[in-house]
Amino acid sequence: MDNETLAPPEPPSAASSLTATVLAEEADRKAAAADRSAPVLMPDDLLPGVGASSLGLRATLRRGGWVTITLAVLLVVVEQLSREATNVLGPDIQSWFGISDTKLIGLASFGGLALIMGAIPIAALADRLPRNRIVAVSGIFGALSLIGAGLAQNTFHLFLAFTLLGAATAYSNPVFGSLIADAYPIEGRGRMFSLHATATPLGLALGPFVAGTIANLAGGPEGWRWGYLALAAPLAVLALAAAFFLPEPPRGQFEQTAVLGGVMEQKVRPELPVTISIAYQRLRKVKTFYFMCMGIGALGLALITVPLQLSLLLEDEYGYGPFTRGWILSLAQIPTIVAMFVAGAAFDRIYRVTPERTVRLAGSMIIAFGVILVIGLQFHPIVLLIGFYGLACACTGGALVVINPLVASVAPYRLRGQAFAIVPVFTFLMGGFIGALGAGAVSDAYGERVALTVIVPISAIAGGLLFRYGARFLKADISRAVEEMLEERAETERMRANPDDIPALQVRNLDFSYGPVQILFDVNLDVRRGEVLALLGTNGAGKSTLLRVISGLGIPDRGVVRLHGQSLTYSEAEVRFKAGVVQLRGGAGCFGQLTVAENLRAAMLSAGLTPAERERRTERAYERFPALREAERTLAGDLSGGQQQMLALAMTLLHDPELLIIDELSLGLAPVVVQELLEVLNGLRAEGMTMIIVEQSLNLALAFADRAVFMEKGRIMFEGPADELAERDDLVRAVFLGNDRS
Ligand SMILES: Nc1ncnc2c1ncn2[C@@H]1O[C@H](COP(=O)(O)OP(=O)(O)OP(=O)(O)O)[C@@H](O)[C@H]1O
Repeated sequence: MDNETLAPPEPPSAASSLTATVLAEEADRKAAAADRSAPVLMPDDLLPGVGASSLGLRATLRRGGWVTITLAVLLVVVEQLSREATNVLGPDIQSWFGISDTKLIGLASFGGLALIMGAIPIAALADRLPRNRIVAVSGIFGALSLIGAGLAQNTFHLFLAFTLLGAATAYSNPVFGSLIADAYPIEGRGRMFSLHATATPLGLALGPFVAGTIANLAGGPEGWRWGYLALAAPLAVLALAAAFFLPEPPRGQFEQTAVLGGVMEQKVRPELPVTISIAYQRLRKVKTFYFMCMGIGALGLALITVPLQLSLLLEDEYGYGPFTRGWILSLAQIPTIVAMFVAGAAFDRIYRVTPERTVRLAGSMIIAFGVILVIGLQFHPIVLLIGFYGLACACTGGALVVINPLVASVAPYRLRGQAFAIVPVFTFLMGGFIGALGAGAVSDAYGERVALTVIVPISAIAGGLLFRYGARFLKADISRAVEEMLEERAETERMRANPDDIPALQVRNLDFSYGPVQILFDVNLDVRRGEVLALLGTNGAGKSTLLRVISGLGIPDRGVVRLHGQSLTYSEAEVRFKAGVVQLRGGAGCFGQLTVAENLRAAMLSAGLTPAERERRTERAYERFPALREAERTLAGDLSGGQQQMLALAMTLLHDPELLIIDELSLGLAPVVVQELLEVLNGLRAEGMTMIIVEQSLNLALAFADRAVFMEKGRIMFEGPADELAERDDLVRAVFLGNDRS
């Protein structure tokens, strides 16, 4: 740079033109990035729930019915009671079985782990199967596990019962989260979620009382058994009530009604299943959700640490026993319950006007929690300490209540259950685990007050700021869900109108990023049945990336991929492969250490074919490639490059692809070999095989393909008949000359 300013002007050299190219490239990249930070924003009146008129609590209940919310609350209370039973009855269980504190806590923690981790697979089921059945089945298992705990003869029985109880109650958050979102209109969701949320502190407050009373009434050293047995009956009754009376509302019905004016009819072809890992990858791309999860993870440090450290503080500094500690901490929950109601109502009021403010407010309340608690910790009189603690809890209570309706707003409605299941994982695993260990170490060295004064503000401020940052993405996230719904309806209608004209492959509105770098921008393309499409473009244009997204190796930020009208967007690569999306890669497509015959057998290993079918397909491969039959016993590594590519193609064809994707067929191969391969591909074309071919050799691609798509910098610049592209000198030259088209 300095040289440039000091040196006298010179005629442009190769170096300076290179610099100019690099700078121009960088400017383009920045422009593209700026483009990305201005995502598709729908007008407010298209965002579900925004701009709507207010809906009273009674009207909300009239529209959604009483059953869902009543069962949700009662089940949470009973499940919470059964968890609390272990805390209260712990000492009796210990003396009956003669086990240590550590062993009892260990047994109970397995239940906690099953509760958090079990939620993820159950939520995946809840996003596909009828949720009312999941509630009923889980309730029955919960009742059985309570009976098991009541009748336990040894600690192994207890371990089984607690773990089963954890797993059987894991459904609650995701299943009811998703059910409440679908049962009650968006305008009243905040209040419905707050009703549901207050059931937990209610159960917490009632738990010790109920379990203690039952055990006392039963009396004797085995009185604790009745604490569990007596709770099994209400749980079983509620499970049966769910089986018969809990409605199963259509998923996303209110969003669809708000955007489309009604619930979409059954699809022409149902979607392929979405697996847990893909759902997670998809949800990660919902930025508001991502930042809320990160925020809750940071806050988890404090959420898990505070109750335990505070209890230790009450014991060490004030000398309170378990009973006094118990009621003091329960009393501090009362402001939380009030705050939950207030926050639910405030959410409904604010969301209608400025939805993103609800996320910012939740962030501010989280920060307020940290500030208030730290101020409280500076006071020694117990009334002040607990008063501030109660106020601080009210702030987090209010913030946490708002998270559920927000998750319902931003998560695609088909993945809502899984979104609800992921949030607690962040709280407990990310924040809780690290927080508990760190806080223990600090409090051992400097005492509980210092530990809390250090950890709480860091965790609350980080958590709150992450929420506030995430707020800016809310409208874009909801807009994307709306866009998907509109596109899906338009496409469903089009397919209904022309059932014979459904493209083999459709790519719609596709954006894709590697981490923060966006590579594909609003890519749209169709491949008709039996058509050969050449995908061309400059180096780094995003061709291979597009193929990765089509074959399921990358999950898009936005957009849809369909095979024969069926959405594949969120299916694993393996599911797509089974559905017929098969890719032949240039180069390493076969196993060098195996013979040709073994390679062919290996390719069919996981295809689940009968031996006769395997035989038939192998025979067909040899007919297509006689050279391979001759080299049947030769190691693939000893074949020439061309023969290896032939073997890779034969292995690919064994799967009878619906869509054959070929990336760089001719790379590094002699022209004669390429000619031979082309003959096979021409044969496939004559059989009606649909193909996408990415090819460096433009002549080859254009000679072979029916249609061509030309990409540059992640966008489609041309789409049309292959011979028309051949006439576009500007584009053709770009392929040969890289990005320098001046
Ligand atoms: N795994 C990855 N992580 C980050 N960036 C990547 C990754 N793979 C590719 N890219 C970048 O994405 C852009 C598009 O790459 P891609 O390989 O899709 O282009 P292409 O059109 O197939 O190019 P070529 O013809 O050179 O193979 C490039 O800028 C590349 O550097």
